[in-house]
Amino acid sequence: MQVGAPTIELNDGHRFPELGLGTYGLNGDEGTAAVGAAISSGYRLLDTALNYGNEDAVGRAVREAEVDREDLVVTSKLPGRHHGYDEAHRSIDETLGNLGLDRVDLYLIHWPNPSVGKFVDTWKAFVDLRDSGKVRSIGVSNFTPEHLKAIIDATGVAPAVNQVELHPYFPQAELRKVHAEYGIVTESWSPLAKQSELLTEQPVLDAAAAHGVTPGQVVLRWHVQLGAVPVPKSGDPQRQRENLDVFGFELSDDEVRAISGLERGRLWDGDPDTHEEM
Ligand SMILES: NC(=O)C1=CN([C@@H]2O[C@H](COP(=O)(O)OP(=O)(O)OC[C@H]3O[C@@H](n4cnc5c(N)ncnc54)[C@H](OP(=O)(O)O)[C@@H]3O)[C@@H](O)[C@H]2O)C=CC1
Ligand SMILES: O=C(O)C(=O)[C@@H](O)[C@H](O)C(=O)CO
Repeated sequence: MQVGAPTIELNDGHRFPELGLGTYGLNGDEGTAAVGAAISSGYRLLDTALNYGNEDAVGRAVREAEVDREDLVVTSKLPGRHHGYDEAHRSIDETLGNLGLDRVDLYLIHWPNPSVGKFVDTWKAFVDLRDSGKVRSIGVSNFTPEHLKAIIDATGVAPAVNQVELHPYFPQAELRKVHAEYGIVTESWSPLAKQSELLTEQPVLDAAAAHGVTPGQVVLRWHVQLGAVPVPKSGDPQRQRENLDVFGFELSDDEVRAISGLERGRLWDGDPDTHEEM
């Protein structure tokens, strides 16, 4: 079984695992145990956010892990209510305090909140934070090509990552092309299209049977072969191990095309031009 995920290089030169653990809903002692189990199984990328209310649980798992801190990539996200240059400098200190760590490895602007009009100022703060040592890599989440152009035109600095809703119902081909032009890594949130019927769709079942793997593994392998980094959430150690074990087989081009053919659009109301989270 593959132990850990291979890594890719971000546009800032840092290495980044090709698959990570989503932690939304993993809170308290149970959350710490679930994240700790994932680290023990080989996960090296952990995805949290100030708004998840679990940075304390995730940070405790990181501190207690029998894995060198340098080998772990901890992602957190700045909430919409902390947009602004000075506010962002305060927000990272709140996140670091919650985590109990002295560095966030990837810091993301959680949502652009365009009506607030401060995501460019926030990005300017992120560029300074990257030079402060508190943050290793900087990125964004839920940004459209227009939002990306605005922050790159203003600072000359492209995000290392844009974390967006991405799964076979919503493959985001056009956005992934824009990311490739800017050298931005695409990260997939809700990569399993949580609690939908995705894992029972015929192209997924057919590929699972052909490769002797589970439907979840087929979907996560699909992300990897698109060049996207999925962060599936699971609180179950067996499903965590299953989700990580997707680097020992390869889908055919026809299988990838058939799975991408399930496209039908966003599953939730997460259009970044209108959906805002504070
Ligand atoms: N930046 C953003 O705006 C957003 C970021 N995110 C991030 O993305 C992460 C993942 O997205 P999320 O919305 O949690 O949903 P996912 O698409 O990762 O699905 C998670 C659900 O699928 C179940 N599951 C996990 N593995 C399997 C499997 N192999 N087979 C069957 N079921 C499985 C989990 O149950 P169980 O735990 O019991 O295994 C859970 O109910 C979040 O945790 C968060 O970190 C999510 C939404 C928005
Ligand atoms: O999970 C996240 O990062 C979010 O932005 C959430 O608010 C998301 O929209 C959600 O509802 C949980 O999946």
